[in-house]
Amino acid sequence: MTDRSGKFNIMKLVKIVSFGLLVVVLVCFVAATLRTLTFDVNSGLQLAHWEKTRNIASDINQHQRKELLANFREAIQIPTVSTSKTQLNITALGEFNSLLRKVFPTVFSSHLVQHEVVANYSHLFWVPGSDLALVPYMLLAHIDVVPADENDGWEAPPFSAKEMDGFIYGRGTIDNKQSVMGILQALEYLLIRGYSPQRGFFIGLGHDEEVGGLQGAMNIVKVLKKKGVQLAFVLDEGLAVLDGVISGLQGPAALIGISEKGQATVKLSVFKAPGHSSMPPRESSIGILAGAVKRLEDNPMPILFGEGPERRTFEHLAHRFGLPIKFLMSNMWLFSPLIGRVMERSPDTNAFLRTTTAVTMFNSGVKVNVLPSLAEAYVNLRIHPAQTVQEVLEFIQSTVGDERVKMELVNGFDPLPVSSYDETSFGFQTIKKTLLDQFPQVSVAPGLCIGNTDSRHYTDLAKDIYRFAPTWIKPGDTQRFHGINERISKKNYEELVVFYFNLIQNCDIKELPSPHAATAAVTSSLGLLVSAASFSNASSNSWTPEPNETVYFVNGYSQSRSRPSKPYILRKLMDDWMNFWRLAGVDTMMVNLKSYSVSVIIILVIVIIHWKSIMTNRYLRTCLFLSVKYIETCTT
Ligand SMILES: CCCCCCCCCCCCCCCCCC(=O)N[C@@H](Cc1ccccc1)C(=O)O
Repeated sequence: MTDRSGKFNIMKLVKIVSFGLLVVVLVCFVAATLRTLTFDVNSGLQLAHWEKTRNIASDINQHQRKELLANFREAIQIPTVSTSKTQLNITALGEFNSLLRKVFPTVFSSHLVQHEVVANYSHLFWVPGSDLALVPYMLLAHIDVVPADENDGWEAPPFSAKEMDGFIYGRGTIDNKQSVMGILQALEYLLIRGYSPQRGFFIGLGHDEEVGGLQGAMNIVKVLKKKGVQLAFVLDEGLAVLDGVISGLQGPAALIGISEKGQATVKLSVFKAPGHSSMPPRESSIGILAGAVKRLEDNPMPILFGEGPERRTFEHLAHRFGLPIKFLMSNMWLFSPLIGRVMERSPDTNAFLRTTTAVTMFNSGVKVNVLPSLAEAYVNLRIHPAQTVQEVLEFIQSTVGDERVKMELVNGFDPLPVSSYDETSFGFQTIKKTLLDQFPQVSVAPGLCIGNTDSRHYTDLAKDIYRFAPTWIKPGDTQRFHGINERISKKNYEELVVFYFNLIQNCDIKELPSPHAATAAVTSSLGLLVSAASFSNASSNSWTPEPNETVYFVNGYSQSRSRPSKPYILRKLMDDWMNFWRLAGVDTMMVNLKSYSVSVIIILVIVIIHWKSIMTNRYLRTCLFLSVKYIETCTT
């Protein structure tokens, strides 16, 4: 009897547990589907009413096209290589200084620009604005490059700037002479065309970024601190436009770095008494150290995907993935471990998930028949924003787990603060607007910069630091950073010049439009429809607005106001009507609804079929109640 009732109880328990699990899975599925359906973090200022700042059109004629390319190629041909803190090619840096003066004569002679050489080879430019109330911003780039050896497999010599199939090959083409030359070329053209800024700005060009920026960037910061400068934002190198790099993503993505990983360099060393190689001990200093290094490689740091700003990247891009990835990306709360497992398979995506461990130097031994006394290895770690230098050191110590291996922190810094990227963020939104005007097909998202930049020295001067240049990175290009066959397309270099040209003008905006102004814009333009006093040409994608006119920014397309003309009234009516719904977020919901209607219908059918049993079962009733509550929260 007892036996039977015991069996019965176990069966009942198994039933309840499995039923409970089923309910949990069902609730998660319903919640995830609903979130996918409603999830879109991209509303921002897309419909906002932007103050007009771009009065000078950025068109480039045939002569300028040749000129800017020739300037860029000359810059690539100068081998401004930084090998270590004490090994900089100062001859090349001096030559680069002369090149800048030669190719940008207006920048160096304009009364609007003040210039200062810092630490012998770095450059600081200051272009004061006419409106002193506007807080200045700063553009950064670096002149130096990492070493390059032609014999490593370069298709063209690394300092030849050879042109092949529409690309310029050479060290520094994407890291980072494209920005150095792009920024100054843009300023040169702006000044030639009579531009004078309303908002002042600085340009800082470091000469030793590749070895830490301790001379260039740090001294520029000192100069600025002395002057009491505070910056609205800083824009430095870092992330890029990724085209076809993130698998499953529809269209290119511009990732603007809002933070960068921390870094630590750790020296591991093993000391043993030297001796004759004919009488070796069971374990040598090299063997012990090799074991420690192997353990570090076999035990990577934990996946922290979703715990840093990389989470925001995928949330912003979720709507641009097809099913089923969209479902996963919209529900990081549920799927981040799964996404992490997939992403860790490739080194460039793995870098976003965790603190990476790279053994970069290993030294030991002096002679073939002498047992080495000392074996040393250097480990370079790039620290995920959810960890600190201290935590990383503790992890290494416990993974090595051998007291004979001494550990020493050579240098290190924690991950950098996260800059703002919401709709009130001046720097982020101005960069975004400039980008979307130029590349309407691109999705813009905040990102984590996995390498380090000079901008990390600027944290006392600016709360908001962004790491981005519109360099287009296609599959296979990530290996070109510090690797072989570094290159940029001629078209892309021109685009960079245009980007900085437009960005500098866009920064003249006094303040960001309020997102609520969008409502006003829609309402007022609806009003305008009645009077037919004003309207925009929605189909026009290229524009040269009149001075002082108002520019609208709708989903990346700029629209200029012009005199009313009857054939467009209907289109304007339709636009305003669509904008109204877009503003309410209804259009994205409708699009999502279409793609998810099948799963929603299936769920509804299941609920209707099982309505009676659901209502008579306490657990199912609670489950349904919770789902309805969840929908309520989502929709409100
Ligand atoms: C979400 C999926 C993304 C897929 C891959 C995206 C890759 C995007 C390109 C990444 C390139 C990162 C380059 C950033 C610039 C780094 C510049 C640099 O090399 N800096 C040095 C600075 C340094 C710092 C401290 C000591 C010595 C040197 C660096 O080593 O980080």
